[in-house]
Amino acid sequence: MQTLALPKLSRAQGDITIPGSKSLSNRILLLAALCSGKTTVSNLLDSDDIRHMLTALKQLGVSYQLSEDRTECIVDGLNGPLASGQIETLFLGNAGTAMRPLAAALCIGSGEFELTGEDRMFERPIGDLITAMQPLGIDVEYLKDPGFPPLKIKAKQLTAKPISIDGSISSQFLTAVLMAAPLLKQEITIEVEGELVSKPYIDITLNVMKQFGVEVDNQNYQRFVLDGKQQYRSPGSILVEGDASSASYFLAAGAIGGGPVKVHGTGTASVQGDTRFAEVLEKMGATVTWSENWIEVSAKGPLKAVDLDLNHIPDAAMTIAVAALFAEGTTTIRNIYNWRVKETDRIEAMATELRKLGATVDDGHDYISVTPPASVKGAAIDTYNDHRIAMCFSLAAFATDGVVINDPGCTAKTFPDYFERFSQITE
Ligand SMILES: O=C(O)C1=C[C@@H](OP(=O)(O)O)[C@@H](O)[C@H](O)C1
Ligand SMILES: C=C(OP(=O)(O)O)C(=O)O
Repeated sequence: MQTLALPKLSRAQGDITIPGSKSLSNRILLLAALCSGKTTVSNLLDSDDIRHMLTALKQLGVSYQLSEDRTECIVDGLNGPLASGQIETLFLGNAGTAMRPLAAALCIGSGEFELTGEDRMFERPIGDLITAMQPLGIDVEYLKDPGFPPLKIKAKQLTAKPISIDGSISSQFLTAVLMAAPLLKQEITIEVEGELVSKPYIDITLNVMKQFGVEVDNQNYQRFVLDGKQQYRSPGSILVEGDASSASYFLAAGAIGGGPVKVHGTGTASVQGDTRFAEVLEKMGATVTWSENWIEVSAKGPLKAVDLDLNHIPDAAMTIAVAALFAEGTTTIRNIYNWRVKETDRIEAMATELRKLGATVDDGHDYISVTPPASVKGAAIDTYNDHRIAMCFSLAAFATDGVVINDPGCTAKTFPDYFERFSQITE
């Protein structure tokens, strides 16, 4: 296993342009494949999650041309559903944004497909999505544990029926049904049961669908109605915004390490909910300046602890758990049960690693509370093949020397050169 020893950091300052958004890249690629016409996608993220989507689309007969640096892609739309003449096995790594949307779209295609991935993917639920689509007449078999990938899908002609979907574990299930729904070419109503988690990701979905010509009637996130006449049309060209979750590490560095750190690529014009991470830093006492497409953060004295429901920014909220090491008092992050079903059990993993640094941590079913120690200890941080654990613990190097990140290469899921970029704004 590779390890990365981080030097003790005393200052963060500078400008950084973050790579394209994972959530937008994979949604845009899928809709560019389904729509009529050619789409030029720019500022595409080049990371494992996007490579899995691109490889799957190629196997499904979608043709595209990628630029040498893989950040520009011209996709020839199929003008209809995905299809295959043979049983196609698609390996989707641990990319939720590939597995869930492709599963729903393939049910409405033609052919037979096996959807598989890394071992952790076999522990990440998909049952609420499959159950929701059953009334349409889908044919899906669980190849291992019921409710989890791997899956075998036999696509067939489906009939639109009103469906209801449990939104309390992952918003990606609703995203998947919404993006697949226009392929039915019939009016459909989708009712949400339970509390819808990670709501801002639905805004991203509706925004991208609209750019591809399909409007959804969103009735207060409880009910979504699509009329049957709309079809995906290419917008011609489309720009992927910078990734707001990836921005969180740099913005937090500005709050902890003096700043100013200016992050380009996301701002008030962004469709990503994770831009609201900067509001949390503001509540912790940092100075935040916003523009349409950049955010700048600097420190204004020591950070203060916060006690907040961060269900709306589940990914960036992990960065707050580490920023808590630098805040006076106990920081509590609430309503984050679904951290437990992501790349690893993130509540458990964050608690374990923060304790190694000397923090007092209280963790429960859906929350984590972090009280910093008088002096943070050096530690080797295990990363559980979770890119975000590797990235957010880089901030601990502002507190102590002796922070080692085990398996730093796991950032490849969304940000392959993260540590190089982090070193450019820190010293
Ligand atoms: O739709 C998306 O692009 C995502 C939704 C969120 O997942 P949940 O809805 O499962 O919380 C988020 O954590 C994930 O990284 C990306
Ligand atoms: C939860 C995440 O990924 P996924 O898209 O695989 O759900 C994440 O990137 O933090």
